[in-house]
Formats: sequence, structure tokens, C-alpha cells
Amino acid sequence: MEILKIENLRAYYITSLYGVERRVRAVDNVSLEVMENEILGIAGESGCGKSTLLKTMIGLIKPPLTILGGKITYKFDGKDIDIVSQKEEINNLRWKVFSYVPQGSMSVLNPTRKIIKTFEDLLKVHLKIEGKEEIKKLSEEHLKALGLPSEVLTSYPHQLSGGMRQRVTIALSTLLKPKVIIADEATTALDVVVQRGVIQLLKRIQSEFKNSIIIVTHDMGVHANIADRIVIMYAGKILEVGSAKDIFKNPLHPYTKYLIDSLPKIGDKTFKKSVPGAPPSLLNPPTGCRFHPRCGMAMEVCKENVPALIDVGSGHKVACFLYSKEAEIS
Ligand SMILES: Nc1ncnc2c1ncn2[C@@H]1O[C@H](COP(=O)(O)OP(=O)(O)OP(=O)(O)O)[C@@H](O)[C@H]1O
Repeated sequence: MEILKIENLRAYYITSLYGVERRVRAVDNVSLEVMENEILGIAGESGCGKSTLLKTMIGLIKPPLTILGGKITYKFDGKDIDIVSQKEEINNLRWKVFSYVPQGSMSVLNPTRKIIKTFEDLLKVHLKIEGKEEIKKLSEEHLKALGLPSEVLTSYPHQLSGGMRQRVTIALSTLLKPKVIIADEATTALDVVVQRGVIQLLKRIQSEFKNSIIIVTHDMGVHANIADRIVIMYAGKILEVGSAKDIFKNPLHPYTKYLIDSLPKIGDKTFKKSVPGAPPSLLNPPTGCRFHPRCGMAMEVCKENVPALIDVGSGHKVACFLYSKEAEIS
């Protein structure tokens, strides 16, 4: 069963300079389902719209970011809540239904307060728990369940290592047992050993609480380690979705093939080809398939029509005219 459904979402940054309107088409007609009890990875190069897609999922929609169409529906307690048309519901959903782990842990933890204070705020506001002893007990139990030392509660953020701070941030975001955890580049800027600790923590949370985790990173190595399914984004669109096994063993879209082929393999000393050309500007993206100017397989149709994202079997979806003639309806 799906817990979150995104349908035909268009989220643009609309600005105006000297009376001239600029539209950055960061998320352009994107549809996606997040299933219960899965780790979904969202991959793609810098600027392709990954963070914008996450922002819309958590209802962080402030100008210049504007939703021009589509739905973002959370399903819980037998209800469907579309946070585009029911913005006022976002505060009821945050922390309990979804929580967000942002890129830098220091932006969540107050540097002037001990960690326990941040746990306390969350428990007081959302669960109306006031007793200091009960707050301490619940916080300690939660950290213990996640294999983290409870001593961190009496520390200030600067007394912890970057990796521990990130893990504490993740622990905080799971304190109220949300059904969906949305993590933006949670492992970026951490060294590989610390990165492994964070990945293990996310996996442990998922197996413990059976919730869904959405993890955004450009690092395909992290996706290989953690994701059940992977979404490949390019220039504001989804080009491919599939199980991690399908994406790594049987990538279909020429762009995904480049991404996978460029990954280093032990013992393989062959030259790795990078994707030719540069990512397009989302102010004025190419017509047709947005990848066609960089694609070695491009055909005439790719220049004019936008390929629809089609299921080619077992939930493996691809938007490419090599696999289906169906074009997107705009
Ligand atoms: N506040 C903003 N105003 C205008 N354009 C923006 C704004 N924020 C992001 N963009 C543009 O939207 C597009 C998508 O950006 P986004 O941050 O979603 O990409 P990303 O894939 O998450 O990249 P990264 O991995 O570098 O964070 C980019 O072209 C970016 O320049």
C-alpha cells in the first residue's frame, strides 16, 4: 500500500527581475508513489530538482517556490490528505506522519542548548509530556533502541562529532515514530566510516519501526547500500524508477546507464565515460526529452515529444522512446 502519492506535480521557482518573469521548472509533471515499509532513494545530479521535490513533500512551499499543479497526498488513518489543497493540515502531519532530516544537522540542533532540551521541546509540544523524568526516560529509551549512547543528551551539539550530531538529528526526527522519514543528503560531507554509521542507523530505524524512508542523495554508492527502490531524476523530471536491483543490474534509460557505468568497480581499470555535455538550465529546458541533447541514442521523436513514464514490467518504469512510443500529455 502506498503512504504517499504525488500526481502530476509542477513546482516552479517564479521570480521577477525588472518586470521580466523567470520560471525555473524545478519539478515538472512528476508522479511518484512511496510505499509503506520501504526505503526509496532519489538520485540525480546537482540541480535536477531533488531537494525541491522533498520540499514539496514536507509542505515547505514558500515563494519563489510555487505549485502550479498536481497533488501530494498522504494516506493515514483511512484518510487522504492532499497538502497542496489542504495546506492547513501540514502542521498536524509534521513529526507524526512525516518528519524531515535536513542537510546540515547544526541547523536543527540549537548550539546554546543541551540535546535533551531539543528532545524535551518536541515531547512537550507534540505529546504534551511535561514531567522531566518521563522526558528523560523516553529520550533515553529511544536512543537506546537506535543503538545510540544516552550520554549525548547531556552534551551540547559542539561537543559531538559531525557524524554523531547527524545521528542525533535522525533520532530526533524519529522520536514520534513518523510513518515517513524524509532525509535530504543525510550522508553528504561525512567520511565513509561515519557515512556507514548513518546508513546503518537509517536501516535499523526502518526495520524497527517499519516506516518508509525517502533518502535523497547524488551518491549512487549510498543508494546501493540502503535503497529498496530508486528514482532517477534529471532536469526536473523522473526518467526511471525501479527496484535497486533493476536500476543497478538492468538500467534502461541511457542517462541511468551512464550513472551506473561511471561507478568504480574493484579490479576494473577501464576508462569511465562521464555523461557528455552539461545539465540544461531549468529556466529554458530543452524541448522533448530533456536528456536528448546529451543522449547518444536520441531519435527525431525525442527532440519534439516528452516520453511518458511507462511501466515495462514489475514496477520498473522508464521515460524513453526506446521502450515505448507513448508521449506525456501536457
Ligand atoms: N530559491 C530558488 N530560486 C530560484 N531557483 C532555485 C531556488 N532554489 C533552487 N532553485 C533552482 O531549482 C533547480 C532545482 O534545484 P534543487 O535544489 O531542487 O536541485 P537538487 O537536485 O536538490 O540539487 P543539489 O543536489 O545541488 O541540492 C536548480 O536549477 C536551482 O538552481
